[in-house]
Amino acid sequence: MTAATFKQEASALGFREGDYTDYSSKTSALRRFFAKGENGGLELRAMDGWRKVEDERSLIRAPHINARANAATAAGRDSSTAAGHDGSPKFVYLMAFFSALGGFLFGYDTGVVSGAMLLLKKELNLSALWQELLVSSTVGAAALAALAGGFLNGALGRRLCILLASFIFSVGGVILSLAPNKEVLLCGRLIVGLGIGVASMTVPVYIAEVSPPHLRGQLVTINTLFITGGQFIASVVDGAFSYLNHGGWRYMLGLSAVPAVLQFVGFLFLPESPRWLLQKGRSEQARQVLTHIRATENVNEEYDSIKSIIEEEEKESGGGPVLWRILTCAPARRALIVGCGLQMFQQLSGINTVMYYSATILQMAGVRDDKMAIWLAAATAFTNFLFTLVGVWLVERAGRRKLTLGSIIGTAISLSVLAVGFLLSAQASPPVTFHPRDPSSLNSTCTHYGFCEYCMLDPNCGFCYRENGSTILNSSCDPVDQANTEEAASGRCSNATQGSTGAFWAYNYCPTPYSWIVLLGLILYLAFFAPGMGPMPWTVNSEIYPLWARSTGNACSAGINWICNVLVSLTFLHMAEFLTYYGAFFLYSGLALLGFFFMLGCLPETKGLMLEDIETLFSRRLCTCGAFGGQNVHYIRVNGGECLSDEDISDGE
Ligand SMILES: O[C@H]1[C@H](O)[C@@H](O)[C@H](O)[C@@H](O)[C@H]1O
Repeated sequence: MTAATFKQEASALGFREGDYTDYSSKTSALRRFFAKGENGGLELRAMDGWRKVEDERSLIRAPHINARANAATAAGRDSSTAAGHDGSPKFVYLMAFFSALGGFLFGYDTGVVSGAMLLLKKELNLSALWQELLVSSTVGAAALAALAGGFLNGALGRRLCILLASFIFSVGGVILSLAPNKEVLLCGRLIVGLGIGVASMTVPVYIAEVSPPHLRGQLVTINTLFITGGQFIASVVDGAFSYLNHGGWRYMLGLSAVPAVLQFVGFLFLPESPRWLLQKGRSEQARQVLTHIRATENVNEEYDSIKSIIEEEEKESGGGPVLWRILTCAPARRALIVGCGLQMFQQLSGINTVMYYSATILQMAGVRDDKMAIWLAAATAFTNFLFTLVGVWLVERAGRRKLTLGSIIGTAISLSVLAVGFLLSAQASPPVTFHPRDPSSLNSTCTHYGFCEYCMLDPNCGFCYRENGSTILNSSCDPVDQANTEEAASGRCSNATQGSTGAFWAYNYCPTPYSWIVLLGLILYLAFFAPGMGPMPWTVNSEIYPLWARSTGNACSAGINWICNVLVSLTFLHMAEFLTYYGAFFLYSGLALLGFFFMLGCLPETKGLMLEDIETLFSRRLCTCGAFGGQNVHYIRVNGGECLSDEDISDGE
């Protein structure tokens, strides 16, 4: 195409010269975008990497394009109004609420088990292996179900999948609360894991597909708010029922059936995603749903643009299994890499380790009462929840990219602060000065350690000491009571934390003057992680795939999240043994930094765009996709999303 034809075409589309800039005449592979720049001027952009567009097609779609150009004149509200979404969003909020109950159950069921385990191991006399099984079976089942959820989502639709997940949650909750033995408990935990996996990948997709563009980020982020809310409520329930020595765990585990039934009943009355209906050719139903959820009859523009783009995408995405089509279609492949990368770095930056070990960290910081541990975990979960709320507020203001980048760099720094705190604590580790003559202690490995640091890293030992002001006196390394790590198996610390001997029992930590640095690191970590790296991987994944690839893309990335979750939780204790605590946290910090550079290069801004336009953000080389972020520019698709073979792309990855 020559510059002259380009100008001619632009004027046919209603653009005057001066309205557009940045025309490049590299004609072999052109794709054009109309964009609204920050200064308010319309820009007609030519971009590499796409076949030349067919003139008639763009002309035919000109009125629609102009409407979309107007719709995108500014971020947020304007775009929704111009695109005909001027109805009340109340119904969408209701849909988001009932969907996000799935997030709540995800948080509740993963969070509640630590408190339940304290009671279960005593009541059912569980070995370490069984404890491990009951905790990780759920996460393992979630990983498998998330991967399978892609197929279910495409075949059954989002609504049926959510109904299925809430049904599974309800059944799982009932089984757990009535379980007569550990084998049935394991079945219950596996069933609940299946529910978590399906819900974790379906809910964000459903919310994204029913939301208007200007609210989408916020509504999907509410799902993560519900996850952290579920984790917080779980820790409060754990605290409340921990005083019930018999059967407290039945309430803890069984209570999840309540929100599950609520969600099931709610979803009987909620509609299917209009995008999925359109994809299945149920156009009339799709239009009705859209009219209903936008609370206006004026949905023609939105309906037409979704429909035409879905049709184009369907034609152009080729045949074969969806995963294969994603891998061979450059923009979808890039989206998948970004989506999986986000989920992987979310877990590799250690959120679940930090949450799990928060009670220990707080004990190090001077909170000595072991009975308080469960409430300390609640305080951490609450902080996580509170800062996720900040994310809900920021996501449509700062945008996904800035929020993620700010969050991950802050997370990397806080992990280093945590590591420095652990390092200084290790260096100031008090020596063992008292060697008890108790025969059972003499046989244990604990007597070999000369410093608290080494004693604490051995899971079989704990540190027993007295205090005079800030001076540690009469300290010994004693074997832990395997049934109750809150006390030593024998000796001065064997009865309770602070027995009649006036001695303190430190399991998993050492008394140290640097604990405030560790505490500072923990607070900073949650403040940075929760608004961005907590919710954005879920939010961005719900947006970046074209419809034909959305279920499979989300299934893969959610699967990666769960697999990395298992990996990090299973390896932490071994890592702490080999690398020490500070080594482990420096490693997480390094991984978070790596994540920062990955996102700096690859993560585009998706704020305010229609889902159908987002694929175009991945039209360039992967490491330059991030360049689409940061500028307040909205790209409007002129032609359908061709999926080019790699040879067609002048600037492949
Ligand atoms: O986004 C969530 C959230 O940040 C949770 O606190 C965490 O436990 C999950 O693993 C994560 O996926």
